[in-house]
Amino acid sequence: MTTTARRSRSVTEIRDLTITEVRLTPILVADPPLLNTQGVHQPYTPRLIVEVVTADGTTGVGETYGDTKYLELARPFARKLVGRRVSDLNGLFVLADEVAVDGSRVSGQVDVGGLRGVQTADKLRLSVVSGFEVACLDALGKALGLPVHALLGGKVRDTVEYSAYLFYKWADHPEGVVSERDDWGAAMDPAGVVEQARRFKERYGFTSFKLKGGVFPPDEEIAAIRALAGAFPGHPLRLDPNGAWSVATSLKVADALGDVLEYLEDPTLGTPAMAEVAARTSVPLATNMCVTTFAEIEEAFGQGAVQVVLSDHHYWGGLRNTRELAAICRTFGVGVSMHSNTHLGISLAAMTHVASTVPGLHHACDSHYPWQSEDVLTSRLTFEDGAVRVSDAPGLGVELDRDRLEFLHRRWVDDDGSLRDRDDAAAMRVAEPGWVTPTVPRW
Ligand SMILES: O=C([O-])C(=O)C[C@H](O)[C@@H](O)C(=O)[O-]
Ligand SMILES: [Mg+2]
Repeated sequence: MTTTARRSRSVTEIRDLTITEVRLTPILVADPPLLNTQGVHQPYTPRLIVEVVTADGTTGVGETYGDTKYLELARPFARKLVGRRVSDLNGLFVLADEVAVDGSRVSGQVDVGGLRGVQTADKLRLSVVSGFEVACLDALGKALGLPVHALLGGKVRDTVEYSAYLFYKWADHPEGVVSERDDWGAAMDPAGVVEQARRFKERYGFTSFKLKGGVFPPDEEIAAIRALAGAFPGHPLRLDPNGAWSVATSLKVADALGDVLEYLEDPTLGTPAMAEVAARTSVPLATNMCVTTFAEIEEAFGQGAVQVVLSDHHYWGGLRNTRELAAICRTFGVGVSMHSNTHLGISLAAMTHVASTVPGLHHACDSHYPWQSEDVLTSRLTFEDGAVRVSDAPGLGVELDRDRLEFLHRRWVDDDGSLRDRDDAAAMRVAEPGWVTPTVPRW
């Protein structure tokens, strides 16, 4: 027997990858007052940290949304996982189907409030599964001595490029609201947006910029993008109003900014309206709202409604599903990049691993990470020249900081329930008591 054969036999013999324990830790992490068309980010946002522990003592970590409806699903799912092997990744989806979703939690409609597209029971399940899939991959990688990207077939690039995620922003959360201070200052006009972009570039080296729009009337946001184009000539620019505009307004913005936009992201809501815009402009349209499930692909691609799909391993059901999505996009000549909600380093590591394995990733990925001053890792991931280096360490290549996890969990425990479900409109009402979630199209 060769040495290699002896070594690999001994790995399977020694390693017992049966899951013996699953730990779920909901946390609240600090979030700055970032504005979007719904309102403003709350001072703390919920996330769920998932740990799977195997019989041989290996621990894998994952991260997903931490709102109550996700927790309610994650708990029974975690119980079902015990006794299975971390390598049984396909089985996760079978298992997920066995976990009932409370029908009142999903509408089946495009969920404007959530900024994340349609809300279905399946999508809710997939968002939960994603945290467990990443934790299983992390454990499997650690047990085998392989990085997660190797478990996905291997990286095709050594670094993954990210874009600066610019937001209109207040300097602080409203007076009287308990929050952590940040040093970004306010950005409420074109000059403020350019200044924010400058700092993103200085601190992280980002060279492409995305502005979260749908906050001010379109003319003001056009002016902000023009100001960015003036300050950073030749840099890819994107504008994303989360579906806040009518078809006519979308076309007007596309016309005004066509020469400087890399793409326009979800200018209007729903596939038919996106298709109408796409048919009448040459500006590429990207989405993380009208194509967020496999079921939505056929209609959107058939109608030519989108040219770039912004994948998100959280709501597509994990890293392997993200690769399947990328393969479908490739088949239809549709570009692929990555969407991001507020997330921590575990998810950034997961995003980076999967992105490193996707051929033809032509656009820098989104990431909220620079906005997160808090993390659950012993050492934060870093951006160099706007990119994250792909780790070759076993698993995700990250280490949980138990004290930080406990601290952020304590904040969740101590919360009276008002911050456990993200609600940007509620946060806005603190400053503007009459605020209601705007109906769309808003402009
Ligand atoms: O469309 C997007 O890119 C997002 O929905 C990302 C985030 O949800 C962003 O809008 C936010 O957090 O305000
Ligand atoms: Mg978007």
